Amino acid sequence: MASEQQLPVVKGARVLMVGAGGIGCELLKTLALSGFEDIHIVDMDTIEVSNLNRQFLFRQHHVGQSKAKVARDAVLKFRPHISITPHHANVKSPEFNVDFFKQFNVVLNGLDNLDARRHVNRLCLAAEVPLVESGTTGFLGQVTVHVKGKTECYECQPKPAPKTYPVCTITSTPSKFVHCIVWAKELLFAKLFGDKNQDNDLNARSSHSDSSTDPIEDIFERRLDEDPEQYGRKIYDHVFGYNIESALANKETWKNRNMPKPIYSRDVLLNSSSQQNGVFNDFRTDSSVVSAMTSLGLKNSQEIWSLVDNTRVFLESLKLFMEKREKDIGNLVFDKDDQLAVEFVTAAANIRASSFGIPPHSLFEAKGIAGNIVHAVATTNAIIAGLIVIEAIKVLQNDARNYRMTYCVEHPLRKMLLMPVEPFERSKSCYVCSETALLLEVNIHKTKLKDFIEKIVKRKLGMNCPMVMQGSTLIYEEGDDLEDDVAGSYALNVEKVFAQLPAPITSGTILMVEDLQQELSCNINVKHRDVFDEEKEHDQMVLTGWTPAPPAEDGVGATNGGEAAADVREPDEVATAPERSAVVVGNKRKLSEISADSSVQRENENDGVSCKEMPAEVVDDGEDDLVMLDDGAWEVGKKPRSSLQ
Ligand SMILES: Nc1ncnc2c1ncn2[C@@H]1O[C@H](COP(=O)(O)OP(=O)(O)OP(=O)(O)O)[C@@H](O)[C@H]1O
Ligand SMILES: [Zn+2]
Repeated sequence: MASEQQLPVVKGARVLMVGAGGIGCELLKTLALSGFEDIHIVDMDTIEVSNLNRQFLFRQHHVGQSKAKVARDAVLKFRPHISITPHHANVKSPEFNVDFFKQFNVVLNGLDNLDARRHVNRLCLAAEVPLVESGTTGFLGQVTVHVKGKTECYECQPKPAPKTYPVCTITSTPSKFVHCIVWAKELLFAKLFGDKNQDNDLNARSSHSDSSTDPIEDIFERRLDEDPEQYGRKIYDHVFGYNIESALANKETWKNRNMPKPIYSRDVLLNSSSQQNGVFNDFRTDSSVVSAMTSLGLKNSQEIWSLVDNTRVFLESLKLFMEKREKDIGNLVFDKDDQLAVEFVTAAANIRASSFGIPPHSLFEAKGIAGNIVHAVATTNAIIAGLIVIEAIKVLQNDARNYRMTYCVEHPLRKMLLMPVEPFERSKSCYVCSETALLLEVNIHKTKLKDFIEKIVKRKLGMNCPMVMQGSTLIYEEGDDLEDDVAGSYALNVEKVFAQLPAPITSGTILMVEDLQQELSCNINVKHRDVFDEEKEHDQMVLTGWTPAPPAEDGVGATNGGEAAADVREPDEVATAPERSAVVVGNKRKLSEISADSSVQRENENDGVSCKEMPAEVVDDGEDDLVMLDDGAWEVGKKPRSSLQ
């Protein structure tokens, strides 16, 4: 319970809590027990069985119900007189606009993704409501305070980017199981089930013909009359057999490496298919979840499958996608909660691993690697929730001198597990809170408006519903209420390259991009450039004027909950990430300054062969701002003042 002196502000405060998951459940309980009486909760999710081990307000019979509502009911049982208002919705929906945010004295985030965090940060800035932000990954966690005019905003600090792997390691010379997972997920799965128009490095290695002019898509394209089983075997033999044989032809590559062995389905399944068909049928169940494991009678996800089992799972899952999930094909992105996708990726990764002499893994392990799952620690969530409430009370008391960013570390540093740091001032280069103009280098004759909107405005700048203006001309906007002719002209615009737009964008043009919901606008100065580095400037566009993220290290980066969901950063961001040193400014330390050396981590095992970097999506979502703490860093300068009495 808050102290007598704190109680009046606590009782009088209206608090918005975003996220009712691992941190959120702890937070709601702690808020209620500390004396808070007016709490709103926004959470878009329903309860899943996998939440029950740590989201203690939920029980088995709540599975499928709204987290926000069930959390409210659970807390009202022991604090019946307080007001808790649940909103089962996405915090990015238009109803949660600046006016909605303005009614709160403080906003507390218990989210698990960068997108939503950035969105809430912008609304808090626009509504001038303080934000207490948080995240956990296993034993690591942090709570940060963001108050407009007093501290940096959530986006002032670059976030760690996911680890990337050189494309040639993934496509040609894997040496670790994670390389096989990235190949299975980012290349093969994406090629078979994702957007066909996307670049995919399997293209370059997919032709049976030696002639480079042959259409390379053919092998993956399923003919109308093609039997799913036959198609599956064709893909299998191509990617595990033919492609490996082709790779072996390049003797230089294998001079200092173990040569992989080609694997063909007929050799693996020799004499076993007719017998196995019977087994498949015996185990088939009516389960609503489409699963190759169920079809094949494989029950234990912790078991390591043999090459024969992996081959069967590969073929069966591919067949099930074609027979039972046909409508999804073409739109799928790997999702760790999609059982069939996990089965396919596990089997494909294991077969590739077998070819390269890498030990296979169980589905449980493969799912963890592919889905960035870091097992959540309930105690970390509880500690972080307590720290959020401590900071929230300081914010409500306007006690700016004592605001602290607190980092929860796994091993004691100077005998401390909680490292409190004074908040930094806002960054002058932050386009979100400092109105900094940005610079976009682009080839105006090659880049289409749609690429700029998707890759720069939405992905890099995190805008949700953007509009783009050139001088006083609106060249693009989004919304359901657009007139048909207006929507039609935007649809034509997006397909045009910059220089061919009705009001051409040329070198020197200043574009204004704006998101009305986020009340965020920024100016982008366009500069034409002819040539881009294929490896480092993959998008053929370079945005500067803000600090790109440093790359993450293994196991780094906090999320709230059991996984670090994927937030793919671009290779160019990673490659241009600045090196930071462990500098201490008074007792204020920037997060990046207490990080381990964040210079670019490349895992290039290709003997100096130049390779593009590939987002691995296996380490961090870049969603939170926790970076690996380096023991030595704390030895430099003064010890941070503690705010935690
Ligand atoms: N845009 C959003 N709007 C509202 N709620 C969100 C949004 N994004 C994430 N959340 C909520 O934030 C919570 C994060 O909690 P947590 O990290 O424990 O994840 P989880 O989904 O419960 O667990 P897991 O990812 O391990 O299955 C979730 O309940 C999720 O619904
Ligand atoms: Zn900022």
